[in-house]
Amino acid sequence: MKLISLLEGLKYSCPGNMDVEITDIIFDSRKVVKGCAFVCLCGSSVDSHAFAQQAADAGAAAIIAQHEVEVKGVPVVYVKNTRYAMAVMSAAYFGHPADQIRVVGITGTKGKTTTSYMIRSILECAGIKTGLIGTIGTVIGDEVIQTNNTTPESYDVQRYLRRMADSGCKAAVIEASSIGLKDHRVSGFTFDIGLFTNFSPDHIGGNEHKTLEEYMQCKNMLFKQCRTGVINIDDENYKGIIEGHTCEIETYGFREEAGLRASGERLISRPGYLGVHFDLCGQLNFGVDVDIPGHFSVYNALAAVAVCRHFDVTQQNIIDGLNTVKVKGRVEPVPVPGNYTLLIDYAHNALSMANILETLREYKPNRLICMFGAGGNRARSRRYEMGETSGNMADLSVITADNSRYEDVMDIIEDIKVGLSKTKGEYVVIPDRKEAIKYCMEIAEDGDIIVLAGKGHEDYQEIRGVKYHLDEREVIADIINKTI
Ligand SMILES: CC(=O)N[C@H]1[C@@H](OP(=O)(O)OP(=O)(O)OC[C@H]2O[C@@H](n3ccc(=O)[nH]c3=O)[C@H](O)[C@@H]2O)O[C@H](CO)[C@@H](O)[C@@H]1O[C@H](C)C(=O)N[C@@H](C)C(=O)N[C@H](CCC(=O)O)C(=O)O
Ligand SMILES: Nc1ncnc2c1ncn2[C@@H]1O[C@H](COP(=O)(O)OP(=O)(O)OP(=O)(O)O)[C@@H](O)[C@H]1O
Repeated sequence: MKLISLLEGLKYSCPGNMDVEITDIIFDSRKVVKGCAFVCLCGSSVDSHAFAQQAADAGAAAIIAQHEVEVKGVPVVYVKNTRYAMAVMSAAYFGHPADQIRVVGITGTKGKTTTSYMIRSILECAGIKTGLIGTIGTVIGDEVIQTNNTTPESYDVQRYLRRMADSGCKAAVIEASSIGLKDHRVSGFTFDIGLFTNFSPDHIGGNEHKTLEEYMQCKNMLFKQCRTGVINIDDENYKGIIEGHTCEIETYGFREEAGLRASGERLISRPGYLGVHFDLCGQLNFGVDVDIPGHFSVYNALAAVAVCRHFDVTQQNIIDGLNTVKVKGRVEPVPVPGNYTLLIDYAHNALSMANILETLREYKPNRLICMFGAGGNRARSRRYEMGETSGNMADLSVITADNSRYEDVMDIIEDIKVGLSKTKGEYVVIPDRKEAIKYCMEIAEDGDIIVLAGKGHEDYQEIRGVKYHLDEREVIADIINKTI
């Protein structure tokens, strides 16, 4: 493809030859291929403008830059923002796949992954093949591609959308993280639908957002880049999220003013199964059962229905989709022989832990048991807080290892104990995670709910730079089969 065609729609200046043929778009100088356009990005640790000449020497046919670079032999295209330019160029390079399938973007502090799976479940019940891009990876048919980020770089987003369109997907759901929006990973196309789940303080500091205001402004970007915005109006921050929107707005929630409402919420529980029933009213009127527990599942399901009603789906498709949805590692029940409930959840900070424990308490368990650890080389405050939360909210805390990374697991556990000791909560320490799971299953009584918190969909444990295979589902099966 000619350089000039890739740049269509962008403002740029380039004194060099724009007729040059481009073979690929590359944003890592170590991966340059002959004839590519090398896009210089200002990262959190590296400004790759410094590698422009190196990229040209390695065969790049053009350099895309946002500030002055010294390069000889190839044209340099100057743009205002290279991340935005990369998104526009990638969309063109992959033949604008978002024009061929309907793309839904989800933003919000919590519920993105779960809601994306609910949408997919409903659409697939209606025979609409649907791809996903999000925290658990990119899903195209039966294939799950592991990705580093919730929202991958724009080049990868466009590459995956192209693969989805080519493999017969008619829809794609993308988790648009606030950092992803800020870094233009999902720029260069218009979403059919943008969905807002909720907003609470998170992702502030470090390499993430500078302030809460910036965090909100980034979420707000989605509603200037979609045709229809579907908004949770029960969230007190929704006005800030849609400020300056350019899309049609639709609403959902429990409030009377919401276009699609929920009412008649009722928890459903039996050993090994926790769910919730509610009635849809307003734009649609019928009852649904959701296979994931808790009040927040009503919100996620309502959001999913509010999106799916824009597709060719029947009432039965919605009922079936919500009644069979499974999300790996999100309040995921694992079948066990006893009369108790064993769940795997991704909660790995105090806020998520409080959410999940509060939700599970509503099911009135005999005992609520929480097994958890905490990540190494991350804020120590998180460990104190998690210890205190579990101590206050669970009947028994089982403290174990998570991804201890380069720290000693016992040091991390000592920090968790500091938080726990502020409470009257009972606890035991079992540093080996497999042994801790076994312990939980051995002491389980009828009616108990046990949550294995922290690992969620992950199938590894990271210790001293090595990722060891550890899939909690396999561990549980081995315990049941008495092989460990
Ligand atoms: C802070 C941040 O956003 N980092 C992301 C970023 O890496 P970076 O900024 O550290 O990159 P860098 O090392 O400074 O390099 C900058 C550029 O120079 C290039 N480079 C570098 C070295 C070299 O020799 N040559 C060269 O060309 C790099 O390829 C890159 O293009 O670009 C990488 C490649 O796309 C991302 O994987 C990485 O995400 C890291 C893993 C991360 O933790 N990001 C978080 C903040 C994030 O994005 N989170 C959100 C939200 C998650 C949620 O909602 O929970 C997400 O969407 O995942
Ligand atoms: N709508 C919601 N409101 C509050 N908490 C929720 C909601 N949905 C899910 N949760 C809780 O948050 C956890 C993470 O949910 P999910 O992965 O769907 O959110 P996410 O937005 O993708 O989060 P992350 O960005 O951390 O991956 C769940 O395991 C559950 O405990």
